[in-house]
Amino acid sequence: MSKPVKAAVFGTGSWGTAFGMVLADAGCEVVLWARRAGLVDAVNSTRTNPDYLPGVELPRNLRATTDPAEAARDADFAVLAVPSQTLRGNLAEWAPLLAPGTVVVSLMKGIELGSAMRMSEVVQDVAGIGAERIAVVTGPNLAREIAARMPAAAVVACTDEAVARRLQAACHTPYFRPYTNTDVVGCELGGAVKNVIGLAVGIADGMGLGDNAKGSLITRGLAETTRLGAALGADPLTFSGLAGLGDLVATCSSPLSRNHTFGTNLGKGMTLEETIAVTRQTAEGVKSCESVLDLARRHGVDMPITETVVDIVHEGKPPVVALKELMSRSAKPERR
Ligand SMILES: NC(=O)c1ccc[n+]([C@@H]2O[C@H](COP(=O)([O-])OP(=O)(O)OC[C@H]3O[C@@H](n4cnc5c(N)ncnc54)[C@H](O)[C@@H]3O)[C@@H](O)[C@H]2O)c1
Ligand SMILES: O=P(O)(O)OC[C@H](O)CO
Repeated sequence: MSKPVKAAVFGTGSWGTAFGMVLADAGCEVVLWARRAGLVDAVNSTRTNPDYLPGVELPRNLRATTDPAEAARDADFAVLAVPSQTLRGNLAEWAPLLAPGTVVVSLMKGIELGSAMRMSEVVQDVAGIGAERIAVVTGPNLAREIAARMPAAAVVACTDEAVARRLQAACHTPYFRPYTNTDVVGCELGGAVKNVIGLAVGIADGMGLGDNAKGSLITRGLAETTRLGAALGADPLTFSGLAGLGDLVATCSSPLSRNHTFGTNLGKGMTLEETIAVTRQTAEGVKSCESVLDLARRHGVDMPITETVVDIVHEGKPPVVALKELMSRSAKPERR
């Protein structure tokens, strides 16, 4: 009998835990790394993650540890599920623990502030490993629904298609259907920018602007994501797939989305401080709207919705004023 595939998941939050369940259900031996001993004890003794996925029973072939070396030992896959802005610091500690054959998998949907790097670029930079050993999982994957084993499709992307296929096999279950893609740039941009568009749609929903506004923001949001992708060498077709349109639809229509909910609270008139205070988990778009805009400016790409989100979230512009400005931009052809 062949040895089971071993996966280390660094980060025992919502998505790290839910994706760990997917890997375990697909037959992998899974070790979650968590910062807090209390959470590790709860996972190992009660088979639940009471902080992030209360009420969900975790599979038997999944356990937790606070020791990153124990998690990383003999891992075929090292899955990263921490907030995008902490990855660089976290990985500096973990990278020396990884075996030469371990494939690093990013679950994160953000762009680093300051460097404007995608997460796979941060991994390459910090761990010094080649693109063929770095994969990305993205798509319409709200953690709560996946943890309830509700059906979803996803994309596993790697420049080396054979590596993407190995990861696909390692996370394929009756309820989780991963497709491979070699367009890592497009897949990562789709995931990061949809969080920003999710904030915009949430703000519009909070203001009561209706479903036409929602449809318009999703579509024009996809247009500006595709423009940025084209400037960075992504395949434009990636954005009409799961990493682009698929994730936008899920995020922009679900109350489970932290970004959408964050935006809704702002649109209803909460201040930024009040909104942050009621947000318990990572809403990546709040920080990444600034780094996405930075990336766009570095490449001369116009991203008016992203710019509007930055104005509202970070410059304190009232949503009604921002809406008026967005609607009164000069008339343009749909495609340019
Ligand atoms: N939750 C989802 O539905 C979902 C789905 C797909 C992708 N993602 C992406 O996955 C990534 C992780 O999101 P999440 O939902 O698991 O977030 P989360 O807030 O639920 O969990 C984040 C985890 O990171 C840990 N963490 C926070 N700060 C840390 C630090 N400084 N050092 C080490 N660990 C730290 C937290 O303790 C927690 O375990 C994000 O980029 C998110 O966009 C989330
Ligand atoms: O809760 P959000 O807004 O971070 O979205 C979660 C996932 O990215 C949806 O695919």
